[in-house]
Parts: sequence; C-alpha cells; structure tokens
Amino acid sequence: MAASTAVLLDVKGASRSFGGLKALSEVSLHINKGELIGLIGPNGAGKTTLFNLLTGVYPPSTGKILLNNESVGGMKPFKINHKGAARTFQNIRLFTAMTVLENVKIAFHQHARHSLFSSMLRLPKHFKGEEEITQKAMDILKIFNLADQAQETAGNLSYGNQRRLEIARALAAGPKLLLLDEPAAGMNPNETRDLMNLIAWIREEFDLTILLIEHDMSLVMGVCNRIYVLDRGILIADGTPVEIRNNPKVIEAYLGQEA
Ligand SMILES: Nc1ncnc2c1ncn2[C@@H]1O[C@H](COP(=O)(O)OP(=O)(O)OP(=O)(O)O)[C@@H](O)[C@H]1O
Repeated sequence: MAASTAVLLDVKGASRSFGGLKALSEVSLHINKGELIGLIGPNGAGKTTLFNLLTGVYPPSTGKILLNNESVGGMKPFKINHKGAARTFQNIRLFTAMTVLENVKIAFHQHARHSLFSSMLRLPKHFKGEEEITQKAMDILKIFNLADQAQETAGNLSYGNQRRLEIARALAAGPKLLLLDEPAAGMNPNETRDLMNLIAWIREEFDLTILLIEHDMSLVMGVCNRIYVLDRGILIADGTPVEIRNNPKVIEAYLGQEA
C-alpha cells in the first residue's frame, strides 16, 4: 500500500528521565498513515521507553506527542488505546491460564459497544454483544491461524504462537497505530519469516500504520519503509533501509555495542 503523506504520529522533542538518567533526549519523529517504520538501536537505547511514552505508561518529561493531530502525551494508557494506539510487549503478556479465545475476547470487551449496564443486568443486548464478540474474536484467530487452538489454554501455545496471539489481542482494539516491541524475539527463522509476512498483510487488511522495534536487522531492512535509530536516548539517524545500512553513525553505534 502506498503510504499517504498524512501524519498519524508526530513526536516533537520528547524527553524522559529516570532520576539522573536521560533515557530519551529531545526525540522528534513522525510516522505517516500507512507506513511500516522500524525503530532500532543497541541495548538500552531507549526504544521501549519511547513505546512507553507513546502508550501512556509514562508521561514525557518534556515534549509533545500528537496522534492524529491530538496531543496524547501524558494521557492514561486506556485513553490512548481508545484514541487508536495499541501495542505488544517485549515480554509476552497474556492471561496464560485462560483460553486463547478468552484472551482475545477480553481485549474486545475493553472496546465493546454494549454498555456495562446491560452486561450487569444480562439484558438481551448483552447476549447479542457476547455472540458478536465471540464471532469477531474467532475471525481474528483465523487470520492468525489460531482458530483450531481457540479452546487451548494460552500458556500451552508454542512460544511463536503466544507472540502471534499477543498481536491478535492488540488488533481487537481496532487500532490505527500498532506498536510492536520485538515481535519476533525468540522465534526461529521460519516463524520469523511467517510473522513478517503476516505483519505486512495485516497492515493492508486492517489499514494499519505500524512502528516496529526489532533486533533482527535483516528483518527490519526487509519490511520497513523507513527506519529510525536511537542510541543512548538520542535519535542518531533516520532514512530508508539502504541509507541506514550505510550510515556511519549507525555502524559505529552497533560496533560500539559489540566491542
Ligand atoms: N522505569 C525505569 N526506571 C529507571 N530506568 C529505566 C526505566 N525504564 C527504562 N530505564 C532505563 O532507560 C534506558 C533505556 O531503556 P529502554 O528499555 O527504553 O531501552 P531499549 O532500547 O528498549 O533496550 P533493549 O533493546 O535492551 O530492550 C536504560 O538505561 C534503562 O535502564
């Protein structure tokens, strides 16, 4: 899909400190609607901190975050989620004792239209809502090839499938912006390739804009339109995959990590 030039996410000079540590310094970046953008950088560069600011886990110490032209910096996570930003976590966060289907349904419930009042009173509208949610959850599980395991306990899924279920849950919120924190971590090369194809596909299918943190460089280079590079809290580069691969600052940051 050709990315339109309308800006969906605009980060202006965002900083975040923890005590004396500046985890992010004056970071400015933007993502246009429909883009698939990579966010890379050595360990401790501030990638997850940026996700945490974008999703309301922490407010920025300074700076602005605009989602669809609306200032969302400092809003509570559920509010930003309702405004259209959903994420997955580096460490998988599922309800491991519940079924695969229940995991997705819970995510839907947070966005269900039927009111708390009708749910409490178990009005007919409630049951209609339940049926609809079950159907929608099953539809998403089908896309992720998890429908056959809908009644399986989530904790029993393979690691790769647990990661896929996390993304399925994030999609239940009907996001415009999907933030994926190392979605392929711990996957084998085949699982990783399948996942990347799936991410490219859901972007089209759900009309998504995606920001992806990933350590696997070939993977980021293969799927992303543009890439931002953080190092020690500072944005040191942005550009196309080819530009980033040849950028001396990026090469130095990564060599510095290995040294
Ligand atoms: N809640 C917190 N309290 C204190 N320090 C924090 C907190 N969150 C992050 N940091 C610090 O901020 C810096 C950036 O961490 P962050 O997790 O954002 O990096 P990262 O690029 O995601 O790293 P990795 O690739 O290792 O996941 C690190 O020095 C980290 O220890």
